[in-house]
Amino acid sequence: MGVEVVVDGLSKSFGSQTIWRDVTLTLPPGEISVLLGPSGTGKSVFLKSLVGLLKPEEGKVVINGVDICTCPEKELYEVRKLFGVLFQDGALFGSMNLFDNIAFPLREHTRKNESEIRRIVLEKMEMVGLLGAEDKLPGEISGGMRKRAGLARALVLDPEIILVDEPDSGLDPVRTVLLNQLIVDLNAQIDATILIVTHDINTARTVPDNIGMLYRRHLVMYGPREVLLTSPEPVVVQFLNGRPDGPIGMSEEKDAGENELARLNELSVPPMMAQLEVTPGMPERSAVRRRKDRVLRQLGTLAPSAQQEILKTLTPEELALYGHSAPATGAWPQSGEPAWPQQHTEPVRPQAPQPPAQPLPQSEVADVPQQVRPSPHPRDPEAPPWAAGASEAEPEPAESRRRWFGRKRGEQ
Ligand SMILES: Nc1ncnc2c1ncn2[C@@H]1O[C@H](COP(=O)(O)OP(=O)(O)OP(=O)(O)O)[C@@H](O)[C@H]1O
Repeated sequence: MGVEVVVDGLSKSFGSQTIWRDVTLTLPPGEISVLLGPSGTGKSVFLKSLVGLLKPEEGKVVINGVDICTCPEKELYEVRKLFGVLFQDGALFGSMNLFDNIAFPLREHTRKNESEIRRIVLEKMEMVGLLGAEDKLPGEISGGMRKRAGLARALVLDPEIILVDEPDSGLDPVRTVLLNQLIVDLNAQIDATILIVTHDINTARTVPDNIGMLYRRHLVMYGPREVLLTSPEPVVVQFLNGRPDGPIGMSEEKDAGENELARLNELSVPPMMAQLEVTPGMPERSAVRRRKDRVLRQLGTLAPSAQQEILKTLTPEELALYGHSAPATGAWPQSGEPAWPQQHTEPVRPQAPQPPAQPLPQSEVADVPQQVRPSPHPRDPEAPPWAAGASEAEPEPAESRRRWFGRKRGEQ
């Protein structure tokens, strides 16, 4: 499972220019989070601070008990091994073919022999659907393939935390959805903690478990996707809907001031979109179940609209298990039917025979309200293809990922 990243009171400036102040958030282990924000709000600076490439003046970034802002170089070097980073353009070496590009971190940071390196590189290339392109140079392939090559390179050291800087930049909408699907499938396969920086509204609305937004040198909001996607906060509504009307202007100087913000008419919040499911044939995302437990523990602290959306993701059986009643709106499905499968929230599969619920670790039991219990695992191996569209448009990567998984499971 990926590791937790705890950011506490982080502030970063360059000279007299404050980039952001007092940023506090936790990336839960194995979950996918997205960081949004208008251009120049310091999203890339935040990613670089997480991996220790930039040093914030105040605050902490704690990973596996180590504060990477203050720890000695040697410890930072060790913590960095947990990361895989996909830069905007893939950051490939133009003179090296894809195989050598992807092998680079293994040759630099490990003592593996060439046959082991070859096995790992080909495995990762197959995961991202690039098998057969080993000899191509970065200049000979499309932008989408370069991103996938960058992702394969980010994966070779088996990272527990993956940072992705604008996966959508330079890609058409279909390739963007395909790359998003690949990231969701990878998360299902390796359960790494993932943070994506993006401007893409569709990515923000369909990929993450959690969303954060930087604006005017602050983290204006961070939390479960349902919180931001139902928030009436003008800056969040404007950004998530790509609207010209609202507090965000063409440049920071044109952004609305605090007083103006209060006077803006409330922008309407559109219905939530479904979260991307893993491609059929892939394992389920373990993070989904852990997140359910986590979010239901804090349910009472969230806005009512977010609570409603979270409850809609539960099956009747899960509602009973967690001690909640059905959400107020909408018709309740018959027993055995999936609850709320329409476009509002995460699709829920029909119920498979339930294994017994796992007990929570003792350390967690203390802060769990009485009615909250871990969910059963509702994955049905025969489940219908909920998320078909994206993989059909470019079947090869999905197909190769399925084959990769088959082999992992010992199938032919
Ligand atoms: N090494 C640096 N030295 C000085 N200023 C920097 C440095 N890196 C970034 N900045 C400044 O920090 C600010 C935020 O930059 P950053 O690239 O993080 O923004 P962003 O939100 O990722 O923008 P975009 O969405 O356009 O990529 C910018 O004003 C940039 O000029």
